[in-house]
Amino acid sequence: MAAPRSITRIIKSLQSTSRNACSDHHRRCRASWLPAVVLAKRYSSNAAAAIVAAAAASPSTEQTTTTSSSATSSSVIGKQVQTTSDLPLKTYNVTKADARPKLSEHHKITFDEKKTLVPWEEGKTSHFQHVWMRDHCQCSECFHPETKQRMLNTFAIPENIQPDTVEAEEEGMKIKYAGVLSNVVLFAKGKNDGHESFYAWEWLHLHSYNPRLERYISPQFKFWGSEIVEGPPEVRYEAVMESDAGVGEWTRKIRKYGFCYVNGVPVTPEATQELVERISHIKHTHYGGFWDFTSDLSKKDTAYTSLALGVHTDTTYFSDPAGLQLFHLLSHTDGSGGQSILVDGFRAAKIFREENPTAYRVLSNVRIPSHSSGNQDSSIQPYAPFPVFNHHPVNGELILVRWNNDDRATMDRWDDPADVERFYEAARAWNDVLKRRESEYWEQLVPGRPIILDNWRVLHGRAAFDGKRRLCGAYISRDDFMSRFVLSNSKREDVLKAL
Ligand SMILES: C[N+](C)(C)CCCC[C@H](N)C(=O)O
Ligand SMILES: O=C(O)CCC(=O)C(=O)O
Repeated sequence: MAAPRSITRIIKSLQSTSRNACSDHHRRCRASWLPAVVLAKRYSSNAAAAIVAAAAASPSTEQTTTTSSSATSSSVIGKQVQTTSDLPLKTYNVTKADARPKLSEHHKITFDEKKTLVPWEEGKTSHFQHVWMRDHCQCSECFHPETKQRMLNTFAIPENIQPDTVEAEEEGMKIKYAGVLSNVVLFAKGKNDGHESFYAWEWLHLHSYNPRLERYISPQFKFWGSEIVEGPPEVRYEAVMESDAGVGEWTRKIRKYGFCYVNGVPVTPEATQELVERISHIKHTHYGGFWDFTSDLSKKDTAYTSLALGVHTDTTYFSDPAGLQLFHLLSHTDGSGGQSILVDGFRAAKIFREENPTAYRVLSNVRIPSHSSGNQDSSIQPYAPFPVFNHHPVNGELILVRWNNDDRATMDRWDDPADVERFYEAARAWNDVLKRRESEYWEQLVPGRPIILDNWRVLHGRAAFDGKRRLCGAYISRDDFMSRFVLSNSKREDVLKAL
């Protein structure tokens, strides 16, 4: 490692005005208000413990770390191995370079009045504002070890807090906000914080926000069309009921394909409810919790008739549409029909966007009011109308398809009346994509083999039928599904690390 330069900093004497405000505690420090010279300790040969001098230096003296752009991204790219398959949130491809984030061996951690700069071996330097660092302290005083909730009073952090010392250790970076000097410095600039924080290198690298070093990697969705009939995803009832690993396989397939069958389920509502609750508690709605329904209009919705239903997603009238929906056909006697149809909404949207980007943009912007008002005692509407295609606010990926032409309310709010024709033209084009033979997966549900589908992605419908047809099932919220999917497919500690 290059012989480090000793860092000599002259801390400017502090304004006399702050002297009078000095508490007894700091009175003893008064003498240290004299200009102090702080020398960085010499870096140890293995760079494991390096003390960076307290720097109250003005930004002009900030020692910027020139990122060695020579560290090519190849050191980062390497062979990308998905750490945990399809983790939906802040998953990241673990490569050799960032499996164990490494501090640069050529540049030092530095900090100025506002931020700490952490230079990584991969040639990038993370900038962390001091207030952000202090607010994200992970010690048991600031971050409850059991509940993983912040205990720190964020609003008591001095606005211009800054470190006294920053120490690079083997496992991570230690920041000291305490110390005579900083008491003086911080006291002079605001309330003293007096704290010591430690941040593991992995944590810092994962949560680097300027720049972001980890990428949102969209789960590896497996798009499908009518060909999925050859081999639809399925799991065994016993596997799901006997272990979390079984639930992990089930939720992984739901996440990957957007639906999954469960084979060998006892043909009773009780067993079906027990099955769906292996994922999470049921989402209760104006249809009740666990539903057992037939074509008797007991609820004033066309699902409770024998009419054909075009492909749609359910509960577009909820601010937070149901995440999952399970259907189990318990019986169908004295009649026929009622085949189920599924369409992969993400695949259809991808095709639609490629073929007709203008129409895709229209259905990504025109907000569609929706409602469920058939029952006497409810008229469900979302807090705002939403478009058909809803994208993730951070990475921009399509995350939710809302499409139910039957539940659409009156569209009487148009910024530009010319959008009216644009909407109908786009909706017609979207419907054409959904109705394509290669988009449609038709399947007759059978007792003992319920299907569960991702209602944010997969559209469903049915053919008309006659006779007595009885289904049961339930909704599960998106957040409850994602929680169970993540925790049944990865180590809890990895999930917590990514928070
Ligand atoms: C599933 N279950 C039969 C209980 C309710 C069906 C609700 C159908 C409604 N039109 C929607 O699209 O949300
Ligand atoms: O009856 C069916 O097969 C499905 C009914 C339906 O589409 C719904 O409940 O949303």
